[in-house]
Amino acid sequence: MKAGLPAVAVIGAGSWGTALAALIARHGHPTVLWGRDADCIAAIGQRHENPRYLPGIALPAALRATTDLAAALHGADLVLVVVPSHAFAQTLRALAPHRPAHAGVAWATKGFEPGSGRFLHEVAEEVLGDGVPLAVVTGPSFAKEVAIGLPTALTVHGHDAAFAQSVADALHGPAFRAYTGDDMLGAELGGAMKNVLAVATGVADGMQLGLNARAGLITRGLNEMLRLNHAIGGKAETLMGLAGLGDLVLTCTGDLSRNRRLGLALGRGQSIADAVREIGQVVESVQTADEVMRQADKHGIELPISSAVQAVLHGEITPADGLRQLLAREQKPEYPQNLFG
Ligand SMILES: NC(=O)C1=CN([C@@H]2O[C@H](COP(=O)(O)OP(=O)(O)OC[C@H]3O[C@@H](n4cnc5c(N)ncnc54)[C@H](OP(=O)(O)O)[C@@H]3O)[C@@H](O)[C@H]2O)C=CC1
Ligand SMILES: O=C(CO)COP(=O)(O)O
Repeated sequence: MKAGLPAVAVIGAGSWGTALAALIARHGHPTVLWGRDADCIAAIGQRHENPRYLPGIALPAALRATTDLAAALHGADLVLVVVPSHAFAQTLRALAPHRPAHAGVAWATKGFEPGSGRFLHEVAEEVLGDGVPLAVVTGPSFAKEVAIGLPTALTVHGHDAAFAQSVADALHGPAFRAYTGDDMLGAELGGAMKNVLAVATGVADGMQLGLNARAGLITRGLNEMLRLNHAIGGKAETLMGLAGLGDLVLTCTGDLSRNRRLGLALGRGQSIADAVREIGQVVESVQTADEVMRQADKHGIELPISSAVQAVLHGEITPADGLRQLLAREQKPEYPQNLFG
């Protein structure tokens, strides 16, 4: 531990929370990881390993772990929430009474609030109230690669520049580049939408449609991200950077992606229930597809690939029907007006 570095509480001990906590602890910050699974937390404390989510990967001995939320937050200067999107609001409500008054709250969760479609920064503003510095951590980053120290770049967006910088400082290190930005809308949209589009490329690869189809889906998927982002008021450069294109490419092509693996399984004819059970970790697209289409409908934006993924995930059409639908669309200019429409 290095004297004077901010103390960090990481809330959520799945694969990503554990990897980020290990990264920050290796950088010398006093770091506590909170999780709800007592066996897992005991293993992290005693064997320095998360056997459920990152088996076989050595965690730093300095990383502390607890199931006691109040204890995890005691003395924290910075809180990093890394639970799935469906648990985001309830986790913020649980931690709010224990948050030290000066501690800002960042999250590395990707998705929307299921059911309402609210952006996570909207949920955080409502639950935590005004005046709490907030930031979102996002970008192309498989937990396993970060946990074993492979080079990674991601981005931290927040309206409070000093807080976003302090989060980036905690993450930045010899094998980890953390950039900053001020576009929470665009950053959250990119991280959520790429999960839906990864299902599409997974389905195509599962159906053995070839590399041309994959590249076409990634490019037209980026176009869907840019159009919806423009409508909600996000910045185009955010989606052309790590939070958009970077994460889209990673998740659409890397077999470590759970969302891509769901698509692969569906493309090979497996049922959604079996595929999700086999993956055994959070697969955000299952809920995010509905929330992306809710946003698209609200803003009157057509998103053919995301819409087909939603219909496949609901079992309304087969992957083959989805392919037929996309290929039967009318021929048109690649950009009818500009990059966004
Ligand atoms: N894994 C990755 O590479 C990356 C993940 N992310 C994002 O990070 C978020 C977390 O994903 P990830 O860590 O991968 O997921 P995992 O499936 O690896 O772990 C999920 C974690 O969340 C916990 N959890 C589930 N439900 C609740 C709840 N209701 N209250 C409290 N904790 C809960 C689980 O606890 P338990 O074991 O007790 O069920 C587990 O610790 C997601 O939004 C994901 O998109 C972002 C970038 C990279
Ligand atoms: O967000 C991720 C990589 O940036 C992880 O993707 P999956 O959730 O699809 O595994």
